Amino acid sequence: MSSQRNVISGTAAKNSDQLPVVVVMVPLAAHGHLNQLLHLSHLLSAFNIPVHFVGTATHNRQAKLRRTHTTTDGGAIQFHDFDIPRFQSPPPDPTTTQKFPTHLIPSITAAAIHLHRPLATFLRSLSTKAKRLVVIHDSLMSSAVEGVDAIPNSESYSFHSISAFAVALHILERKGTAAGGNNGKRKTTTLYEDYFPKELNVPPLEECFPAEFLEFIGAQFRRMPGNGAGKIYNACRVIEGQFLEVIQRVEHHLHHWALGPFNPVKISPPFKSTCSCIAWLDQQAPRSVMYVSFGTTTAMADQQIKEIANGLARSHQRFIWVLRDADKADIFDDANVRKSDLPEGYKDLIGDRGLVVREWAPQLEILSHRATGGFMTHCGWNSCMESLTMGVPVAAWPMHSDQPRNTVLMTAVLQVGVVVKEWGRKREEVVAAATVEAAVRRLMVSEEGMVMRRKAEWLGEAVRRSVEDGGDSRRELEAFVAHITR
Ligand SMILES: O=c1ccn([C@@H]2O[C@H](COP(=O)(O)OP(=O)(O)O[C@H]3O[C@H](CO)[C@@H](O)[C@H](O)[C@H]3O)[C@@H](O)[C@H]2O)c(=O)[nH]1
Repeated sequence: MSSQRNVISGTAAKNSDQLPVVVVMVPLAAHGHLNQLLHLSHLLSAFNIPVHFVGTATHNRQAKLRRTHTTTDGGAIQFHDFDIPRFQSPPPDPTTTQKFPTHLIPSITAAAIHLHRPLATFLRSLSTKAKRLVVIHDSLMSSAVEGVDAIPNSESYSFHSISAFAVALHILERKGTAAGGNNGKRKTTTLYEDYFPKELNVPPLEECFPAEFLEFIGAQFRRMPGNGAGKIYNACRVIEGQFLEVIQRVEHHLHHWALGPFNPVKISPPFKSTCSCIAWLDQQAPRSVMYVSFGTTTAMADQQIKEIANGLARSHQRFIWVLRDADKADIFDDANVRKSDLPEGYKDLIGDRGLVVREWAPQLEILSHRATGGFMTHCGWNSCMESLTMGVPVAAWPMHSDQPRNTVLMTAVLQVGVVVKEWGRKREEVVAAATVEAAVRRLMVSEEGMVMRRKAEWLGEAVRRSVEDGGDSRRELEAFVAHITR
């Protein structure tokens, strides 16, 4: 099937059939969500589908600034900045023991609520110029798209920004709770026990999210538009086929689209980075460098940063360490941005063996570099998908949200990683340098680490093949495009 299907070709429209099918993306206002829907926008715009990306001016600017893709969109992605009341943008608090980025909750909820009005006006107007209005909204942005089902030529899809593994768990837990009717207590179902046996030690959701955010998630799920035509995942069947099957079995009335990986599998100009870390990587031996980064929502206490510094030094392995605080709600507001100190004399101690990067790092390019042999990560879903795509095994150190469960997927299920820190009773304690050192050495220089690296490389090849013509992900993307442009 040709990958280029021009759905807007033709001359002046005579009836609605001659109008284009248009897509509107409604992302949640935080980097790990914005970038996934921007990646998907690129994938769809490559089929000549006009894509409208909506958000606050700040978050649209952020998404564009940090965008990475293989191709420019040739103008097919249009950004629409909507005004909402000023939201708070406090710095993250690195000293809290509960690592969830509560400082982002005001901006996330403000965007979900206040985008509703301007978005509703925009959608109504756009619908008159479209054969079909396809709205793809983050599952946590249902408030913003409330009422879309009243637009006759619209159809909406919820996008779930986490692993199919984590989604399947939620669905079965909700089902168990409903069946149990036991004051909200989890009652497992047979399917749950088949796919998530006790030995996996799946952490309870209440330990991963603060109650306030669980309430927000619940409210957004209850508000899902009634014209929901399906769900979209940044998931790939070669990795998570069995969990996608569980989802399909339980929610069989909906179509579930596994269109991942959304991230590009190869980085080419104009998105190649000019970061000096790439030139440094070029000088290193294959698979010899440990990449250390904890995404955009982690803020660590000074003592923890010191322990990581010492652990990396003592491991005697080469490394790139991205040392940044969690994003503020407005990343362009640089008031009160912390610059963490490293131990005295650290630069001399490390010499040319390691790099500490303080700015935005070209993560995808680093992971795809032949010199990168391991990734110490918090297991945010983007980071997991990117390391799986690039065939890099992980040292998993979950902080909050879906990350503890993604850790189970990466280490116990897929066996492409070691755990730096178990998600257990002691998760609030500082991780000692010796623990960091042991995890780095286990992944980078042990026989066990070598086996995981081979497995990760093998999975990486399978994922990259799946997005080529005829591959599973490619075919599913083409089927999705054929479906929305029918
Ligand atoms: O210097 C940096 C730092 C980050 N990244 C990119 O930023 C993204 C980070 O995303 P992710 O790994 O998912 O972490 P978070 O930013 O923490 O993502 C939030 O959103 C994800 C999607 O819902 C969840 O899985 C996480 O738990 C949640 O914390 C990735 O694409 C990275 O490549 C860079 O490119 N350079």
